[in-house]
Amino acid sequence: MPAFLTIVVALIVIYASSLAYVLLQNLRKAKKSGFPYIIIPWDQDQFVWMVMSVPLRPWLRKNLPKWIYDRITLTIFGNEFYEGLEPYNQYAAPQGNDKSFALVTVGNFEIITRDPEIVTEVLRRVKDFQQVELTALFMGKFGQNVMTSDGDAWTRQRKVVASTINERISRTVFNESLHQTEGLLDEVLSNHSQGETNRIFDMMKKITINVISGAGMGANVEWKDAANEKPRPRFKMTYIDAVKQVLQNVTGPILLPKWFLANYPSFLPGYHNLNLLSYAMEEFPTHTWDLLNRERQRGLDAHGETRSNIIAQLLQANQQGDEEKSSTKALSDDEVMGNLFVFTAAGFETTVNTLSFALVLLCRYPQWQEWICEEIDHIMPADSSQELDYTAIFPKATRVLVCMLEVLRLFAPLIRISRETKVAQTIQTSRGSFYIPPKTTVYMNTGAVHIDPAVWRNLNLAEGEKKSEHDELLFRPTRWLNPPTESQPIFQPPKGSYVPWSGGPRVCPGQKMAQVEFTAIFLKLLHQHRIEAVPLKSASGDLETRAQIESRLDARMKDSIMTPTLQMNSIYDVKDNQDKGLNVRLTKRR
Ligand code: HEM
Repeated sequence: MPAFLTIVVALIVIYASSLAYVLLQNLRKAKKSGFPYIIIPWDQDQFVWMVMSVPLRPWLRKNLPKWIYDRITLTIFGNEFYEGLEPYNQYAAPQGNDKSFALVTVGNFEIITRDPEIVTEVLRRVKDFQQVELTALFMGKFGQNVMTSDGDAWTRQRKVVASTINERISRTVFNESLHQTEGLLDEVLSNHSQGETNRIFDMMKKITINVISGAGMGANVEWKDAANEKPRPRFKMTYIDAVKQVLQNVTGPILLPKWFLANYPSFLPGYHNLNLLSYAMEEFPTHTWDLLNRERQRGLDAHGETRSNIIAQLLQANQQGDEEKSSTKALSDDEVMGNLFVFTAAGFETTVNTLSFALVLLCRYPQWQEWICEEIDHIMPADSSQELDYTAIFPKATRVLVCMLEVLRLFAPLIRISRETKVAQTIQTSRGSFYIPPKTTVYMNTGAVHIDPAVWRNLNLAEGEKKSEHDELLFRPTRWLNPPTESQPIFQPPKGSYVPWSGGPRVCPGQKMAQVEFTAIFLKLLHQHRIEAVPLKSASGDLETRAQIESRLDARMKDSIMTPTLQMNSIYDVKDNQDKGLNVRLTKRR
């Protein structure tokens, strides 16, 4: 054999042996862990696979033999949305535990769980189960922050962040969301009693960005003005445009180095986006510092009177941290910038996608829309010009809130929550004790947790509602309403059974803010209008039947992808005459 060939063969043998060694190591770990396990001789951590497998999934499903696809899908990011409880029933249950399993691959050792006891423990023990390193790569781009840190640095930042998003912010978010939704209604209806748009999801994005800007950064923007605003001298972009550009790229291109973005050739695809991103990356921090300094000056001018926006509350909380005993409690400049960025980024896609799924669901199930309108008519003044008071209205909007809880149960934006161990851990549960080796990633499968029949099936059936063998998969907001005999009007899920906002000490600090925003938007939208999907016309001119509209909307929701939050394909960035978005009609109802 020629020497060259010998070297090639030797390299292949060495490579194959190293993979076999990792596989055997992982098998040993799986056996010791006490979890059921699945062997998949594949490296799920290869960068190319991680990126390409998500869009390739439908093709793989169609073309691979089922026994291969059923395994390989478990290595694809976001498989949780498509596979439901199937992997647990198919692989874990026959091994005696249908709640968790370990993945034995040639990559990292992983445990995947829908066990509420394990979910609770992992989320509670923040020192034992830490943030995965990938989070820092994406979310730490503008500075370290509460989401990218662990240990003492996290405790210190979390204290400041938690006191920043308070009830004053909720009131501002409520008012700003109402105001922005009014802008949307004016645009779609333009003084008529009916109006149509296929850009309703883009409008939800616009509301969310404008609310973040106004209630978050104290930079209020009017619905109509946003398009006409010019960049300030020395800037290429307005603050809103810079935020938009950064947020749209936060889960991918934002990782690219600045020099690459700035020098990306104009003849290659994606130039326009990357070119704008290079300006946005440069200008977003400058804009944010300007807003911060402006707010600081306003505080000085007002002799310490703080305004009700996040930036002002953060400055105040940071100040208090300074005064308490040691200066180490306050945030560094880098952390201030990092946390202001994370408030913007963490709350954006999550909130927008929840709003978008809710809109489609309310068009799909007009009966639930009617049910919400019934409550709205009861709690809202008939006169739409009357000012709405957050403290008076928000607590009464129970049906809108449970509608959001139900949307998040079926379409949680973060369908998996990940943690890593640095050193070995054990977890005691009613099923026994489990060993988690060092450097293990634990994936908590929110999607599967939320459809556990033992918790959700036929829960709180109202009068006239029938039992169903797949009720947990249905959109039925009444499951959240306890009978009047219970002390709590809204169902409190058992620990670890409902985690769209995560849980434990690291639970999302923006939970209330998102609830207030969602409620205000739907209160305003449905106060005097109803929303429906416009029927499509076939080639022969026939209008879609109701059944056809329903299957189209079901297909719309099913056609979703993790980006890394769960979102429907092709619903955003709609230009005129494009087959994107969803054509909806708003009609005055009173
Ligand atoms: C429907 C809307 C939202 C959902 C479903 C959601 C969900 C989540 C989840 C699951 C986590 C935990 C992530 C992990 O640990 O891996 C989280 C963390 C976080 N969220 Fe939210 N979020 C929402 C809105 C918001 C908003 C509006 C804000 C800010 C204003 C926000 C700020 C944060 C921050 C700062 C963290 C990190 C907390 C920490 O690590 O201590 N979120 N969110």
